[in-house]
Amino acid sequence: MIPPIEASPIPTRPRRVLIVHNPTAGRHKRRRLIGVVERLERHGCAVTIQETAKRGDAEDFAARADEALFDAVIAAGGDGTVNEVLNGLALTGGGLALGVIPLGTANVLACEIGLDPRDSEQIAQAIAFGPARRVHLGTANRRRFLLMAGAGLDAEVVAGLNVTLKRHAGKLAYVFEGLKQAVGYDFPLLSIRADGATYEGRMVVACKGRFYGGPFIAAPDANLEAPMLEICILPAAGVAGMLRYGIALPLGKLTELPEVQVIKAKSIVITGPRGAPVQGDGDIVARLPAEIAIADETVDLICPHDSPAPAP
Ligand SMILES: Nc1ncnc2c1ncn2[C@@H]1O[C@H](COP(=O)(O)OP(=O)(O)OP(=O)(O)O)[C@@H](O)[C@H]1O
Repeated sequence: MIPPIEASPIPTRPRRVLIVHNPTAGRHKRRRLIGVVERLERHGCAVTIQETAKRGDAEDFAARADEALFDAVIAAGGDGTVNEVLNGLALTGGGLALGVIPLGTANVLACEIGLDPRDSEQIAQAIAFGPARRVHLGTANRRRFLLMAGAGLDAEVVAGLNVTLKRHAGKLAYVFEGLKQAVGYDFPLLSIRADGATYEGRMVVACKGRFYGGPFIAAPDANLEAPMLEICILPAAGVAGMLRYGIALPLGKLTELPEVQVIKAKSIVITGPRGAPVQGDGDIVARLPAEIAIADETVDLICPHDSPAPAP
């Protein structure tokens, strides 16, 4: 038996990987997966592929991955697939690293670690030999997330998103659903308790990573490796307010808006309409009331060699 790679950040031989592939993620991405697998094999990686048939499979496959056979489990799909894989890995002994082949719609994790979804060689190099960063996970009512979790309009948009429309329209489906939801939404008040203080807003996003919705920075000081959440609290109600936020986000100016509050905390409790959805990594992972906190577990996340340095 080949011994597993020690916790060294850079592997000493090509990793042995279990690729967990969500065939429903993104659009027409199977060729991209094949391109990465061919390169992995050329780099000397032993590759096993398991394909999901339904929601929850990726989590099961990762939870059952044998640490004697694999060094890493690679989520081939969007951020929802990554989320399932890390929830599965959290149930194992912690000896397997997490990697990604970004095949999804938004691929926020890829933006975070500087992985280009179209660059099969960069992805294969990272998986085979890239350094692993030890990242702290978050939890939303005990469900783990890697990038962000939140409540308010964005969670309603995720909950209402038409999967068929997403398959055909990609990111535009989020814009369409956002406008549709915003018109009929009553923007209920959310109360956020953090470190003994109470804040109020209409939307709240607790970020572990800097990016949100794609290549847009929402939380400039967030750091996957830090056991800390950066929480953006958006107070405006109504379509005009959301449009303002929707314009500020791609300009990188969301947290510069005077009414937007940004706080740091290890744990917050969000209350609002009982049962309202909470999104984590772009899927519904909990319902209000929700505690969002730093998890006990860490995961070793495989990154490209030229991954941008996190905020200090
Ligand atoms: N075989 C499958 N059939 C149906 N749903 C699946 C299957 N495998 C995984 N899923 C679910 O599909 C959901 C969406 O997957 P994922 O987020 O990876 O892709 P995406 O939505 O295209 O990408 P992104 O999150 O970047 O927008 C996940 O919540 C996952 O649980």
